[in-house]
Amino acid sequence: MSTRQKLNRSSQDINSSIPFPDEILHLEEINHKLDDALRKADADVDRLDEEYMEFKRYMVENRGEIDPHEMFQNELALNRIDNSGAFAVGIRDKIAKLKESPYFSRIDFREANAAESTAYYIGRFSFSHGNELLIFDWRAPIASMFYDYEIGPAGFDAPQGRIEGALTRKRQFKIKDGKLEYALESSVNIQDDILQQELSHTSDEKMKSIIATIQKEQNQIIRNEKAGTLIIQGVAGSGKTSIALHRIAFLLYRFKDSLSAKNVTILSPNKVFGDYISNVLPELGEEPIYELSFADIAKVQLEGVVDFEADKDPIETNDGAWAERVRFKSTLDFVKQMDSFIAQMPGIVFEPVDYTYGRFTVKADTISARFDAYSKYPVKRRLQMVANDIFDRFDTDNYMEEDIPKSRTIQKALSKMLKVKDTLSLYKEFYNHIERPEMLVMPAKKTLEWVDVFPFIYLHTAYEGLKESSIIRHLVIDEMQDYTPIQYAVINLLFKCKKTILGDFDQFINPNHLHTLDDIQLLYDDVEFVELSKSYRSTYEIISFAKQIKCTGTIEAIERHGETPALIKCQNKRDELMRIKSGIETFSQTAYSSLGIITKTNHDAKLLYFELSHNYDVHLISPESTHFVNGICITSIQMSKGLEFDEAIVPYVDKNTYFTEYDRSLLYIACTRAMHKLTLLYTKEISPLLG
Ligand SMILES: Nc1ncnc2c1ncn2[C@@H]1O[C@H](COP(=O)(O)OP(=O)(O)OP(=O)(O)O)[C@@H](O)[C@H]1O
Repeated sequence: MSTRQKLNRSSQDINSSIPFPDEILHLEEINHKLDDALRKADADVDRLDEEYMEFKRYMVENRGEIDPHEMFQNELALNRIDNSGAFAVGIRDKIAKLKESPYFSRIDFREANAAESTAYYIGRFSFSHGNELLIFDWRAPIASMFYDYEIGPAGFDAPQGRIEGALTRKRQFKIKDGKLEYALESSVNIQDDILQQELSHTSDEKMKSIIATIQKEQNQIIRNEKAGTLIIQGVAGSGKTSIALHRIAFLLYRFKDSLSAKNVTILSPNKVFGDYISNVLPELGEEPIYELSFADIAKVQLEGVVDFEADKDPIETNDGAWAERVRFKSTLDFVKQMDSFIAQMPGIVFEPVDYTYGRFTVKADTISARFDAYSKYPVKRRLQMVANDIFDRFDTDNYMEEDIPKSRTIQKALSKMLKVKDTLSLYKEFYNHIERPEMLVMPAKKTLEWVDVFPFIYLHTAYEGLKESSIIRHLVIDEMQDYTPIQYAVINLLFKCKKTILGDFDQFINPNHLHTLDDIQLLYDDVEFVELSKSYRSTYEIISFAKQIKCTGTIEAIERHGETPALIKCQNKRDELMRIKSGIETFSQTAYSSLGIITKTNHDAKLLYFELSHNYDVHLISPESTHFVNGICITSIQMSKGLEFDEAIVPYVDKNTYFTEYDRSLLYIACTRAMHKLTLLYTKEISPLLG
């Protein structure tokens, strides 16, 4: 049976199971009301559009005659119409989306002591018609019961307090293009069937929302409003990225008066990943959020201060001394060494002497005392504050109205008492201080290696101060295992806001990073930690295979079955290439949408791409890529992180390519990118990690 037939069959099994005439009628009624609402929304948009154009025309035609005050009023009015227009378009778009699929579930809830149950339909957005609330947003308090409870006692946290009662019915629906494809009663425990159906789909071009099948443990993370810092350690495919995005959608809904999309940022590993996840929030009716990389942050903070090199690829860089420097700076201990230096640094760098201007003098002791009083500020800022204090004192004493120095002049004099003139000199001093001068190597004048960028910024913060951003109120950090404690230390200074930090310490890609999950947790006082062990992406067979490569202890596969992964021995490299080609040809005849050919290095991916691109429509995903494209992708393990493919081919799994413990992580990442089918190829001897 072909893949397409299999996929169709599983949907037919569900289709034929339960016909619900009452639900068909209900949907018809909702469709009518949605049509009506859409007509009204269209009319509103047209009316506001016309009003805007009319007003604009009036202003252009009468520009010379309108006095400036009236002009200003008119511009304000025009802005108001424009905003109302944008709002009306937003409403219309939501109704149009609801028309495709108005809701995905119904729960009947009987409040304690009430005689009867009330039915609530839950969908992507809420929808009212007349005075009736017909569909509840999946993020509404009452909707949480759909995710949290089966039939029986249930409750939810309403704004006015906890409401207890019982769920008396739970139905799930699949509505496509306004038509009911299936409806299922939860009492027969179909939750899993629907999840299976969702998971057996072929991949979409971009990550999609999962509101109809969010699992209980995922819902608890999504609806966690209290955590200051929420750290999610989850096995490959456990839905971490999905959940983080749904959590943002939930928080935007829950705190709509104080939080908007522009207050949320995601630190993502690369542009391809950013593009891959960019649809989820718009699909949920929210604006996309801003994405940042660590390099973007460094660019802003170090502009005009120092230059820096891009990071080197640890797999393709054969430089032991460099690797040692990276290892040295990747630990929590390194942050502690910097903290200890920073604590002593003001005393080391600032040596006050008496300051005299005409008959006005301030003693070194007084300067020192004032300098100490501002200990929570960066050194340079402290000098400015001390200079202001000295100025105030001179000014108060200046009863004869003599010439006194300006605050800036005093500050300049204080700056001369600094033994270190800039952060770069101070950074060099740090390595002398800890007696490891060999740990700092500068590739060019005033240019840092990537590994020095965040330690440098950390010191710069204490010496000169950061360019802070107060606009961000929630920060999401994905692939947390890839960042070192010093990077977190800088992020914590820069973004003093709530955080959702997620990743998987079994998916380490940097062999020179020595930090652990515990180290990251120790950097936060307000941390709440959650672990996810169920993997939703891959079939049972693929997860069982991945588990043999890396026994992550907790990983638990979902009961969705597929082909056993194939491990194919090739005669030689030519034969291996032929097998890849025949894999591509077989893939082209299936219903799958994406095939990932995943190599160990970016270099190998590029070579393979050149080899295949003459004859096949293939895409290369390299560190320079900016977009994710469905189809046949050739990429490295590093770039495949966070992505998924219907089918994955992992070539070159021989003993000379994958042999270290670290390679184990890489193979684990590569194999867990596959949703439905996995093939591994090797020539000569197989990797000992697979044998
Ligand atoms: N409750 C769910 N219902 C339907 N699909 C789900 C659910 N949870 C996760 N998935 C699907 O599982 C896949 C993996 O999700 P996601 O990429 O968020 O996992 P991850 O933990 O970030 O993975 P990794 O660390 O391996 O990159 C996605 O296709 C996602 O849609």
